[in-house]
Amino acid sequence: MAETKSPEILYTIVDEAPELASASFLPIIRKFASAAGITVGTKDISLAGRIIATFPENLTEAQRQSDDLAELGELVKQPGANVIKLPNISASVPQLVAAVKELQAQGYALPDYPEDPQTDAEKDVRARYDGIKGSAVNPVLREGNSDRRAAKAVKNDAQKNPHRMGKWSADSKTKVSSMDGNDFRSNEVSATLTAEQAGTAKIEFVGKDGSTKVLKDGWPLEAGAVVDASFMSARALSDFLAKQIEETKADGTLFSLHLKATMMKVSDPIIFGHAVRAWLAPVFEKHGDALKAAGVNPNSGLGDLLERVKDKPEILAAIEEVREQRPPMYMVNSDKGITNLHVPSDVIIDASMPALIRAGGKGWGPDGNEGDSNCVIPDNSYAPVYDESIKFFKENGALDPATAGSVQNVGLMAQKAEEYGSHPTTFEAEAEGTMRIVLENGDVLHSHDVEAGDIWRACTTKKAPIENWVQLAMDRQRLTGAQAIFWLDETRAHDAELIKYVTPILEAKGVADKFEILAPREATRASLETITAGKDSIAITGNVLRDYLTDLFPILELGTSAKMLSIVKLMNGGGLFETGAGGSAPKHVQQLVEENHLRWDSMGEFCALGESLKFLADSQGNDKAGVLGEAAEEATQGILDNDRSPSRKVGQPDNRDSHYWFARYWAEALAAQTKDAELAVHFKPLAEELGAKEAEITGELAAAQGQAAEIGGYYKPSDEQKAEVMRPSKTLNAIIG
Ligand SMILES: NC(=O)C1=CN([C@@H]2O[C@H](COP(=O)(O)OP(=O)(O)OC[C@H]3O[C@@H](n4cnc5c(N)ncnc54)[C@H](OP(=O)(O)O)[C@@H]3O)[C@@H](O)[C@H]2O)C=CC1
Ligand SMILES: O=C(O)CCC(=O)C(=O)O
Ligand SMILES: [Mg+2]
Repeated sequence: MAETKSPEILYTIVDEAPELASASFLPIIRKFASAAGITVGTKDISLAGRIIATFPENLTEAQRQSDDLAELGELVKQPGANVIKLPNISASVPQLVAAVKELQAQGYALPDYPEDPQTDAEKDVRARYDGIKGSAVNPVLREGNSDRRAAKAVKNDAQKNPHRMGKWSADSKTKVSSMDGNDFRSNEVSATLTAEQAGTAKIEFVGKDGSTKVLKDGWPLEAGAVVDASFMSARALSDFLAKQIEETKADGTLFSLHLKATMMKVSDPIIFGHAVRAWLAPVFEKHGDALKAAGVNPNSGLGDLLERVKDKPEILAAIEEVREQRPPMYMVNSDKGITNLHVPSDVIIDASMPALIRAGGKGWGPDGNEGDSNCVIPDNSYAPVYDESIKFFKENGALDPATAGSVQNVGLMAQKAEEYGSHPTTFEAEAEGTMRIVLENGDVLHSHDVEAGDIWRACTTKKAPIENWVQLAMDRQRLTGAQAIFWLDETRAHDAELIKYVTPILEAKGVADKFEILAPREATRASLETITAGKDSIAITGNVLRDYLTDLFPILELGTSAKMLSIVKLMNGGGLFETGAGGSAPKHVQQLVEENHLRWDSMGEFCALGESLKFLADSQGNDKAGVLGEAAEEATQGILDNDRSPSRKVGQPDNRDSHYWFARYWAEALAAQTKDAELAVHFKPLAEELGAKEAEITGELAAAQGQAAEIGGYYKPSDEQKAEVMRPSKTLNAIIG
């Protein structure tokens, strides 16, 4: 048998809008890559794929799937890794349950998600599903730190064609509200482990009666790791939320809650649940038992709750009564009555706050009108970024994308750094007592006295990733000469430990004068002042701010984070090229299904593809890949220069048209280049044919729009139907094959 070589590039199979886009774009990539002998393989990290891979024993041989995420997780530790990673769903419980239902209906005999596991078997199923829940993919693949910025061409284009910005007025009532203490920020303790302290630690809960329960055992902690612990008081949180509901009413604004229930999959759904309880407090007081009997878990949201009590008129009437007393809520979809509190994963802070700020501080109210909002962000660790942005724009008016400079990001992310790696070590306290970290040498590293319901968490940041991050920051500063700010707060326990790493490295390299260290609030203001003046800034941040800022600044500067270049230099030498900095845009799927228009912008994929090919050229000495990569960059430029990005409205060119244009510009650039004559000859006829048949192709693409599209599933669409919908031009298909 002929030996099959392993693919040089791996492209991920994901969910929702980006996956629909792949059905059109991947065949094009493969066609072009094959001309240079490059194979592009796929790995399935979709939610459905991960569910299927988790329960092989329930499935037929034909239904089974390999655990591609685990394989990729190993691969990114190899020097040769070259992965193009598209955004995937980080599922909340309602999404996970919906995906399981859909797969069951497709004939997959999967177990139900056990809401309240009792038997050992149920507990096992629940644990396996919980492994799939939330942000279960990105932390596994991110074996390197993050470098996110707008490519020069993209930034120039945004300045030339500035997007619409909402107006900010000085008397806007929009504000950010956070707890005044007893939150993660104020309760945080942190220490850097010495060699004597390294080893296998455990996390224990010690009850008032002195009994000890081990919550986590065999927790490996390395020397040099920064280890944090903190908790949010449930009582303080409830009081705060109740107060905020009243304050919103008094202000006459919309109540909104912004969390990251996907990435922070243990802590934030609990915080979300507290908000649902606070909102419906009188209903929980009066009908608590009935709600419990109906299987209501407030952490799953109002949507799930309403579904469970839909046949209970007394409870529905009580909910209606409360609604009348409450301030209006910020809506996810006012036409359909979907509120901020319906589903924990509908409002995700990194995307939701920037969208609100871009709109001039406005959110959608239940009446379908825009209104000012009280943005409730309970924890104080990062809320000041949004608070200060809002204050800045109230004082200075909206940012002008035509003249604004750019904030790039160098993010400390590798090896599950900081809070984003905390899910396995986050616990809701069962009772009053003490939570503590006990080291292998017997030392108690951290301990907190907690009350029942308090949300306690620990997390680590390893030494090698920290040093690598500081090095990346120095490289980026040297390459750009831009203002460079470490967004670290010396008064915060964790940040103070990081500063102990950062300062000596900068001093040893003699570059300390090129960097500032500022707390997030001050760094926000300094960066906004810099870009307002048309200059650039490098934000050197931890993992959470990496996430928040790479939506915030691009959304203000470019209108979207979809156009970001998002490179992860893997610590063992490989490259992970993430596409954009945003997510999987569920609303876009809805539009495609209703009217066969896909407004997803593949600019992130275009940029990642160019980088991946150039990386292949550099790392493997593959010159043809280099030629393909440079031509892909020219094609990307062509899309921008000729305004070929998808439009938002049905009847106008969409994602599929942009792929046609990308293919055409790519082929033209390859035909025109002189570095590789063979490739030039190969692509010349293709370029000519794509040009000659423009009218036919764009006509066929346009004709497909305007009616409902059937893709045979939401979480697991049928490959055939997806291909049929996403590749409606017979002429283009005949050329691409
Ligand atoms: N790297 C990853 O794997 C990431 C995954 N996610 C996941 O994505 C899902 C949705 O997250 P959410 O917070 O709603 O954020 P999204 O970024 O998916 O969506 C917010 C809005 O941003 C716009 N948008 C985002 N990407 C594009 C694009 N390529 N082209 C055009 N517009 C775009 C859309 O605006 P409009 O509707 O106005 O067109 C969209 O509705 C969640 O499951 C989340 O966990 C989120 C972030 C990163
Ligand atoms: O993994 C996730 O849940 C989201 C990741 C994200 O938002 C980001 O990396 O920007
Ligand atoms: Mg993000």
